[in-house]
Amino acid sequence: MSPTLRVAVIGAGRMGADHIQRLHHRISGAEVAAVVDIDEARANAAIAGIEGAVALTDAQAALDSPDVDALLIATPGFLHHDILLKALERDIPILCEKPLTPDAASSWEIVQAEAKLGRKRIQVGFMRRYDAEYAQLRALVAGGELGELLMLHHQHRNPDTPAGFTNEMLINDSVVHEFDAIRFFTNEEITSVQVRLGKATKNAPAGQHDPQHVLIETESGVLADVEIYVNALFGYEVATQASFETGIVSIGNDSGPYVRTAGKWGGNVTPGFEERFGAAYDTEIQAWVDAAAKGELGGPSAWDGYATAACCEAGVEAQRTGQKVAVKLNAKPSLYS
Ligand SMILES: NC(=O)c1ccc[n+]([C@@H]2O[C@H](COP(=O)([O-])OP(=O)(O)OC[C@H]3O[C@@H](n4cnc5c(N)ncnc54)[C@H](O)[C@@H]3O)[C@@H](O)[C@H]2O)c1
Ligand SMILES: O[C@H]1[C@H](O)[C@@H](O)[C@H](O)[C@@H](O)[C@H]1O
Repeated sequence: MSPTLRVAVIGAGRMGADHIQRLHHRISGAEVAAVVDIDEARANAAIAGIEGAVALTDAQAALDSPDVDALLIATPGFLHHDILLKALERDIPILCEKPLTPDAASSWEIVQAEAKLGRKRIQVGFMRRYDAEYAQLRALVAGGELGELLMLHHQHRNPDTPAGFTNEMLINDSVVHEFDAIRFFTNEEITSVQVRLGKATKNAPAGQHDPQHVLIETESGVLADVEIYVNALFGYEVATQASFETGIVSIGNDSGPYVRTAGKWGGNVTPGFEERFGAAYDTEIQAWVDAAAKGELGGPSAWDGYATAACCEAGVEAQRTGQKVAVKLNAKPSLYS
């Protein structure tokens, strides 16, 4: 491997394009070697101004290239499984955007393939773990200075959804972050998921019931609830309030400048995840590049991707049946202990 990590980015859509700019301008120790997109014009546009980068339309060409020594996967989730297996065969570092895969069985195949390889090659794009406030809340839970953590209340609000965003994707694409955050804060697995469908907005596309209320339990009995509301129109908001025995902790509240002018007071609402988590994405990708240079990845693992996929599967069943659904996990391979 050359001293500079030569990264192929697969998928140059909203997230991939953002990561390409990040790798090119802000991340040290890495460069964009190739961009792959089935949309050739998009791949070409994404490499504009990046000297030495090539635009490709087939992920296999990047995997076969001797000029590529790492992969950043930012295609839609249902395409991750096949690319991941091929990249594991090449035994190169991989940053895979969430979800690892959209269901537990296919995620488990990835875990098994990596466990067979015997070293961690996959980091999953759960960037919130790299947000300063998320890390602080986890440290408060672990430190115990506020007593035991009892409950978590999560709000996950998006302004709108892209075309093709299904009812299941409220769970698989959005609540998947909350499943990971709850596992991260508590350092426990999630044991059950229930979804309640109440009054719905008329502003959601056909087929989506929005918002939804997701109720979650962890191994020690911490209760968490998530309001997932993906056509909230007003802006982007991802926040958590944690109830401890001796205190309440809130993270993720907009804290920009508070302005009074022209007879009004207030501030700006965060427009989207790029602004809300921009610094976390930078830290996430830099941590991945630094770890890749040392040989073994840390960060959210394929096991975390699998465990959250199992939560999503329970969540989608709960969405359909209205029942509380147990989360079933296979035994954790020693690679992840
Ligand atoms: N971590 C986060 O906060 C975050 C935010 C947004 C998206 N994501 C994840 O990133 C991934 C991409 O999401 P997005 O919003 O950028 O989607 P997008 O639809 O904007 O982009 C996907 C891109 O993949 C390309 N593509 C499709 N099939 C391909 C193939 N076979 N080979 C190569 N390219 C192909 C499309 O042409 C498109 O350019 C998803 O897994 C999504 O869940 C994560
Ligand atoms: O793909 C996006 C992304 O993962 C965002 O971080 C999340 O807030 C959105 O709900 C989801 O649709």
